[in-house]
Amino acid sequence: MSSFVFRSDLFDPPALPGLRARDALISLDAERDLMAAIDALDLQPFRFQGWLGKRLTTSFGWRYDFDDASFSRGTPLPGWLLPLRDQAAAFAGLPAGEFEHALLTRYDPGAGIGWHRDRPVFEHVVGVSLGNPATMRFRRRRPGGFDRFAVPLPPRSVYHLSGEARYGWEHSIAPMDLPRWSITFRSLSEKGRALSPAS
Ligand SMILES: O=C(O)CCC(=O)C(=O)O
Ligand SMILES: [Fe+2]
Repeated sequence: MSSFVFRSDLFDPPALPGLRARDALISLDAERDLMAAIDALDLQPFRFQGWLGKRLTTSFGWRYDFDDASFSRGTPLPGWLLPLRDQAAAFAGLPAGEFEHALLTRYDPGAGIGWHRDRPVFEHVVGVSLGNPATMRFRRRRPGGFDRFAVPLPPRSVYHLSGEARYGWEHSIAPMDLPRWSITFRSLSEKGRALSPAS
């Protein structure tokens, strides 16, 4: 054992405003149950304007359809997701009920997610990672290139995107060799509320 005292701030990654993350939001048992519950769902290849992506998804609460850019009410969040939503909302410091939408994704080997910003119908984005580690990359265009940033997403960790990290930067996850599952809770933005029927 070293007697050297590490100052943790030497090792903390530099901050990206609007990005917060922490490890060990949930237990190994909870992670296993969530991965099994996702696998039991009717996951479909992500569709984008006629293209089929490699990652498999389904959503609850609200559904943004990338094929036709429609936004509509979906199946309510199932009971087994609610404890995780409570934990994710508590991490974000927001009321759980604001997270009306959940996206469940499985990335099989070779699947990733390309550069994007989340749809403007949504506001806060809180994501839980399961199964295997990934790195979420961020980029922001500047004259002559990009500013870049990366945050590790270990299994059972959670991140919250808001403000600058959510609106000012794009994010992506490179395809990996090992499978990963994620559960992303989102609140509706003013725009989403304005579009949402009977809300
Ligand atoms: O898998 C993740 O944690 C991130 C997914 C993502 O960026 C998205 O679905 O918009
Ligand atoms: Fe995203």
